[in-house]
Amino acid sequence: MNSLTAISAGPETLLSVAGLSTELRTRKGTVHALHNVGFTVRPGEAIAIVGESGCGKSMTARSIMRVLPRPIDKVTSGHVRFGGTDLLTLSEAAMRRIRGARIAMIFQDPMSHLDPLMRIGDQISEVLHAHKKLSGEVLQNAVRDALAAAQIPDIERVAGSYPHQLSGGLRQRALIAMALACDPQLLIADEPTTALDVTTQKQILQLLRQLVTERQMGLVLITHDLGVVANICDRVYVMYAGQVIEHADVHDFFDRPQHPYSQGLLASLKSLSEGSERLSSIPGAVPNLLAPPSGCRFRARCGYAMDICAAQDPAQRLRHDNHRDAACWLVEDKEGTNV
Ligand SMILES: Nc1ncnc2c1ncn2[C@@H]1O[C@H](COP(=O)(O)OP(=O)(O)OP(=O)(O)O)[C@@H](O)[C@H]1O
Repeated sequence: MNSLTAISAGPETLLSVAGLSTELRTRKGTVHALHNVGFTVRPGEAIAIVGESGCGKSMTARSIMRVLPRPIDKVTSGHVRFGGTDLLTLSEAAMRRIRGARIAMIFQDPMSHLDPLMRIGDQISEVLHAHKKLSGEVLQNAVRDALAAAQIPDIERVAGSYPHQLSGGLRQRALIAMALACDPQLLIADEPTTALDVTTQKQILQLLRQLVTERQMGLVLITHDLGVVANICDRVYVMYAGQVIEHADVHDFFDRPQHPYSQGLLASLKSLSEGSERLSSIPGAVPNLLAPPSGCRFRARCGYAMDICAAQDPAQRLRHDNHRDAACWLVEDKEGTNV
């Protein structure tokens, strides 16, 4: 890790990721899925990781949780500090104790993460028994508490139901209840509302924000939907082609995005909300990560590309410990760290 990517992991930091790189060795070659990714999450803070499909959002979550897909081989390097420990150095047994207990995850499709053959109450009991060794009445009360925390209206009915007997919104709440059961310090939510109708989406997002504030939990929200970010997140990290290319406070980001890619993402959001006939989207496609381009990875799609963009990668100088920063040669460097 070079000094520019170092993260100041103060006592207030819950998760600090630095220099995170992940390669997947597949039959087609090595996919450079993540390169030098860094961000921090504090207790009681919701951060968003945004970007188009394929930019590395899910891979970031999977690298942190150490649940990568199974190509031929995979390599992750960097640091993932959580509660004073680098998760990348833990044994698989130690990591299992953290997953689901201290760091929980929820996903877009609850059906593929709930057991179709088990009642919801039994699935939550299983998690609580495995991690907290609860049993008897204490266990039953803890299951009810978890369902209540996810604001499930008819607790007894839902606890006794199988996943297929519930609506999409209730299934997502059941998954949230399971995630909350052990009172995690950090929740990673990967596109948690994408499959839901607009009203249910809003309710689930409000619930997540409330939980972050009330429990002082950290939230990493992964989404391609900037509208979702504006409503519940404190800070935004934009990813492009496996790299973080901008990060900022949510208000600064929406007021004044600095990276041309972020400006393009916001322009598409605006044209959508204004009901424009033509959706403004960024021309071109995300580069193939089997052979990432040299220099700035966005330059082929950028209207402002200059000679330096082909020669040097501006992401190398992005500082995660700055209040805000963008990996773009157009952005003036107030810290004097330009190379
Ligand atoms: N099993 C896999 N084998 C090979 N490459 C993969 C695999 N899974 C993901 N990738 C590659 O890793 C890169 C990052 O993918 P990732 O799933 O993190 O993107 P994403 O931003 O989460 O996209 P989406 O919003 O579509 O989920 C992409 O180039 C993708 O093609």
